[in-house]
Amino acid sequence: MVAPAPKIPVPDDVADAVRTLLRWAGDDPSREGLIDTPKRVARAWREYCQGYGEDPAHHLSRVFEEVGGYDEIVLLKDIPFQSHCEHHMAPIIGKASIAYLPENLVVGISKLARVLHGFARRLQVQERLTAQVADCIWEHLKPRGVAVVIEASHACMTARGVRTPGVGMVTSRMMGTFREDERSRKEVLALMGY
Ligand SMILES: Nc1nc2c(ncn2[C@@H]2O[C@H](COP(=O)(O)OP(=O)(O)OP(=O)(O)O)[C@@H](O)[C@H]2O)c(=O)[nH]1
Ligand SMILES: [Zn+2]
Repeated sequence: MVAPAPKIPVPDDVADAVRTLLRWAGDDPSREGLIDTPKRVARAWREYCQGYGEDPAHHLSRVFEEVGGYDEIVLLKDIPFQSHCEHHMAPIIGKASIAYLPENLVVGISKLARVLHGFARRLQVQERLTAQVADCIWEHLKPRGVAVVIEASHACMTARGVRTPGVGMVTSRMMGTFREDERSRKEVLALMGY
C-alpha cells in the first residue's frame, strides 16, 4: 500500500496560482467544492514531481557480486509508470522494459523500477526519460549492455489537441552490446515482446 503523502504546508502564492487556473478554466474557486482544491492540487503536483527531490542513481549504489557467474540478460519487463509531459503538464501513462547485460555486478531488480520512477516523476519528454534511465544504468552499473524501451500514451494527444486516443509512442535506447551486436539487440527485443 502506498502511504498518503505528508500534508506539507502550501504557500499562499501556490494556492493563488491554482485559484487563478480554476477561474481560467471557467469555474468559481470560492464555491464549496473547490475551497480545498488549491491545496490538494499543490500537494498533488509535489507528489507527481517528487523525482526532483532525489538522485535516481542512488538506487544503484547497492550491488551484488555473488550471482554464480550469471552474465546473460537481466530484464524487468512492462513496468507501469506515470509521468507528465513538459509541454502541457498532462499525464504520460505507459510501461517500460529495462534490460542490462551484467559485467560483474547485478543490482536488486526493484532498483531498476526505482530508477525509472525517479526520472518519470518529473516533467518530461519521453525521449529524455528513455535516455536518462539508460544512461543512469550504463554509468553506475557499468554493464556490457543496456536496453530501455518505453511505450506510452500522452494525454496531451488523447484528451486535447489532436484528440487521438489509442496511440502509443515508442522510444528505445540501446547501449554497449545491444547497440553494437544485432543478434543481442534482437534477443532483448524479443524477450521484451517486440
Ligand atoms: N517528441 C515528443 N513530443 C511530445 C511529447 N509529449 C508531448 N509532445 C508533443 O509536443 C508538441 C508540442 O507542440 P506545440 O505545437 O508547441 O504545442 P500545441 O500547440 O499544444 O500542439 P498540439 O498538441 O499539436 O495541439 C506536441 O506535438 C505534442 O504532441 C514527448 O514526450 N516527446
Ligand atoms: Zn504534452
